[in-house]
Amino acid sequence: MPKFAANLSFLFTEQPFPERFKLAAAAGFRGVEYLFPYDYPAADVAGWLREAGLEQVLFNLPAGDWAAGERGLACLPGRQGEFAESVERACEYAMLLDCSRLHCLAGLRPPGHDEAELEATYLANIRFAADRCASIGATLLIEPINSRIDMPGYWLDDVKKGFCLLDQVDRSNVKLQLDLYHAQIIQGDLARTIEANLGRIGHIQIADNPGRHEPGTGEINYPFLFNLLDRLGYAGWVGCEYKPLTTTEAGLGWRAQ
Ligand SMILES: O=C(O)C(=O)[C@H](O)CO
Ligand SMILES: [Mg+2]
Repeated sequence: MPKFAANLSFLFTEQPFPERFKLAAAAGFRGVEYLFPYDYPAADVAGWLREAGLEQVLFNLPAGDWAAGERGLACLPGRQGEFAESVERACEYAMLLDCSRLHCLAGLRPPGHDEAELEATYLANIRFAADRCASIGATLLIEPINSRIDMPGYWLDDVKKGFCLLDQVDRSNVKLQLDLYHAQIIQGDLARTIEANLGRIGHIQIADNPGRHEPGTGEINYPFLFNLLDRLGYAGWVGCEYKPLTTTEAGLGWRAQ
């Protein structure tokens, strides 16, 4: 089986954020990820990781005004200054948390700008972020997210477009974050997509479809895909970014299958 990381924005939400680290460790996870650490001092988060004996696997760059509905800054013309600040803040936390993967959300398609302008803005921002990440030994991840169900208007909403952007960015420390739940909604063909692009995939996330619940609750054949990842020698992490159908603990049985 691959290495699984608990996503603490989705799992163990029965308890406040600081408590989730030890619950994840007690449930057998060795790594954690979550959306954002910025509500807490990095020294506190580092302490929770240390006490639980966990590796910090991944978190996101600040993504604009999340509560107001923003979902990243990278494709937004006119927001480059704020984007640069978000890169700096993420890198500060990454150094203190010893985290070598950062995910950069692309943003929602803004009205009044053509595709060429959004793409040029995105590519320049991602190259800038990649170079700063390289200076701390980190990989920058970009993730296709479905815009049909979960994030209407999201700019990077196609898996092929994600790989095409990687080619254009042309930085060895930028990789694709393949969220198999989103990829299933966007296009399916999951096994072939993994097999054809393994070297360009820097992180994987899982949830079943429909419902975004734990593996085994929907149409995705996760035992088959986990075997495939083992057979292909995928050495990265698989983030459990799903909404437990009932409780987190009750929904962990799929790992033993
Ligand atoms: O929504 C997802 O699938 C993610 O992985 C992000 O981090 C953004 O919400
Ligand atoms: Mg995801």
